[in-house]
Amino acid sequence: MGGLPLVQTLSTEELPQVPARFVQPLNRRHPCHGAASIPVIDLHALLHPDPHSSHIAAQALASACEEWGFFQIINHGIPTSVLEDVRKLVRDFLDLPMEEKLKRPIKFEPYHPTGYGRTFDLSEETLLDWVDALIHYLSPPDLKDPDYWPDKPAGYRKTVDAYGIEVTKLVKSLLAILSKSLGLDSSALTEAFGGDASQVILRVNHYPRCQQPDLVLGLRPHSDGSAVTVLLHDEVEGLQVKKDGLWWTVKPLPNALIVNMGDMMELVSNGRFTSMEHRTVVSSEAERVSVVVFYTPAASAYVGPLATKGTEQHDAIYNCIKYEDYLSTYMNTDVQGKDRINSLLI
Ligand SMILES: O=C(O)CCC(=O)C(=O)O
Ligand SMILES: [Fe+2]
Repeated sequence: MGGLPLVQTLSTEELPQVPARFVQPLNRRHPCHGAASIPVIDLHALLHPDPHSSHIAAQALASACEEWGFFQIINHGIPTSVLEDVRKLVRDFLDLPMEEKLKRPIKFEPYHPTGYGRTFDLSEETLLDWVDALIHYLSPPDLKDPDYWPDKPAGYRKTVDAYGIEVTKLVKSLLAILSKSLGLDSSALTEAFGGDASQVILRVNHYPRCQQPDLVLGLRPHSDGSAVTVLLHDEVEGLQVKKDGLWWTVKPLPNALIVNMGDMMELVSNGRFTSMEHRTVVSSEAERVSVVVFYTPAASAYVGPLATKGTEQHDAIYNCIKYEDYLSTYMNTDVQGKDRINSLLI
């Protein structure tokens, strides 16, 4: 951990100056341009029994994945009470004493870091993000080590497990529709990501208040290494998306989930669906918590362009990669925007 306390502790110490390793150089402090009008997608409409209606909705979904790579999903079928329970249990976990939370510190095995603490703390020189994280697997069963899930607060494991199952179902519905948009069988994308061996990972991002919010970032600019990411927010703004070279703030809709395409979707779709660069900013007034589910390929899956139809390029523009290797590079290099997925460009 490089000797520095976690961000929550730094935040309560009311230091006159944030530690130097959190200070972003001036050339990385790009201002935000305004509100992002990311599309709103209605799952009811996508699953409508009338083929004409569902086709129009599917076209809107595909356009959202092409233009923004981000959308907010409404009528997603996950009851509001479940979203509220997850938010509350996560909040209760974060309110536990630090010693309790650190009973399961971040460990780096087998494929993805899991536990509670700081991520991307690769050397004494790397810049740090103003965030503490709780990470654990939701699936597959052999990686979902229940001992690595918080055992407090009571009810956390049961509720978060049920939420993970719901989110996975939602992702699979979206993947079936997007497969067809790519001109493939509805099961093509889930199969490409390894079917039941796909890895589903939960990451709670805790962004405590910061005395000098303009000097730091909650999360540095990055694209996700996942196939699809689903984010449950707490209605506090902070997520920003980069489009046309400018940064835009996402205005979270109450009870909508924010979905984005990860690098693996950009890869399989041969660049048609965009894994958009995003970052988070923090505030001196309100802390912020997001609960993120990454639906990612199986560690053993070889992922490469499946479909070139509908893309500008008729030949594959990316190399194929074993997902385990992608993840290992992703976790062990200092993230800079989209550099990892771009490194697969042929
Ligand atoms: O907290 C957020 O709004 C974004 C989180 C995120 O980008 C991530 O965990 O990869
Ligand atoms: Fe992200």
